[in-house]
Amino acid sequence: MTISSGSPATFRVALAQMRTGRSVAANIDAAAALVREAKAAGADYVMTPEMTSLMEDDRARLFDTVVDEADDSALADLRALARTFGLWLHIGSLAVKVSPERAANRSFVIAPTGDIAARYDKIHMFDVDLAGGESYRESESFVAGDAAVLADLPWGRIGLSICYDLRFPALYRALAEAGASFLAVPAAFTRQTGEAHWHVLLRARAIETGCFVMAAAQGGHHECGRETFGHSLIVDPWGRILAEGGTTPGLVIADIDPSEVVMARGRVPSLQHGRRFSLVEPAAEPRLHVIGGGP
Ligand SMILES: O=C(O)CNC(=O)[C@H](CS)NC(=O)CCC(=O)C(=O)O
Repeated sequence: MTISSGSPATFRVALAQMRTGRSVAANIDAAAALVREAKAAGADYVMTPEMTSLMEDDRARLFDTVVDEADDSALADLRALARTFGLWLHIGSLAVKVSPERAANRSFVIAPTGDIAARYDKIHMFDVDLAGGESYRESESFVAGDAAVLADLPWGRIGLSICYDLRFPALYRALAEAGASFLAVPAAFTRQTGEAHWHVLLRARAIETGCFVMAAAQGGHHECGRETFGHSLIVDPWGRILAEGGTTPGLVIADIDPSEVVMARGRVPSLQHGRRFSLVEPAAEPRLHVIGGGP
């Protein structure tokens, strides 16, 4: 939970907000243009949203396009991009075929050498029925991951997550307890849930963990018919919004000072105050319910 001494003091984060469509080539071109622009703006670390290379709700069309990781030319292109521009490139996710019937929703942290420093498979599947008949069954096409993953950046440790994972705070608590100073939440939030929950959930995760939270988003009306919320967000460990996007593609940039992690946790050390407790279930006869494990 400490920032290793000798780390460069600050670094510049650029979130690449996208509106991914049905053409992988066009989507990778769009990502490449944003990475080029981020480099020109002095970015050290660039994050793209969930489903960077393809946004496809039709299962048959999805499986006509997805390939094994080893055969994915989009991933090869993105690795080359990180190397060419000499920056950390965090791909929010790609759909990676892992069986004839299923894909993984997989993040890649790519080092400036082009090497893959970390992979993370989205753990929580978005199987929900929203108002107005909007419905998702992510688990019909994707297999859930079962491992929480961290990566070491030159500025500190980053904990990985994707989109719907944001609703499961125990994951972020575990990542922070494992030494994360930064939490990544690349996303494709729906417009209706984003309007209601996006900012408050991201700010809560930052406040609870004393981490910077960085969330590159999909935004707008996509070719597949879906509408996403946008509003890519960078939040500091005190819960303040440092930079925010709208609904159109483009960069959201902020300078990150890792020492603010130490400061925020110094003021409110809730990460160290987590306490085990027993659960007292309601008794048959009404009485006072006491929740907590004593002093
Ligand atoms: O299916 C794909 O192509 C890519 N995956 C997604 O877009 C996923 C699953 S449908 N979306 C979310 O997790 C949104 C979560 C959300 O909006 C919320 O938690 O409110």
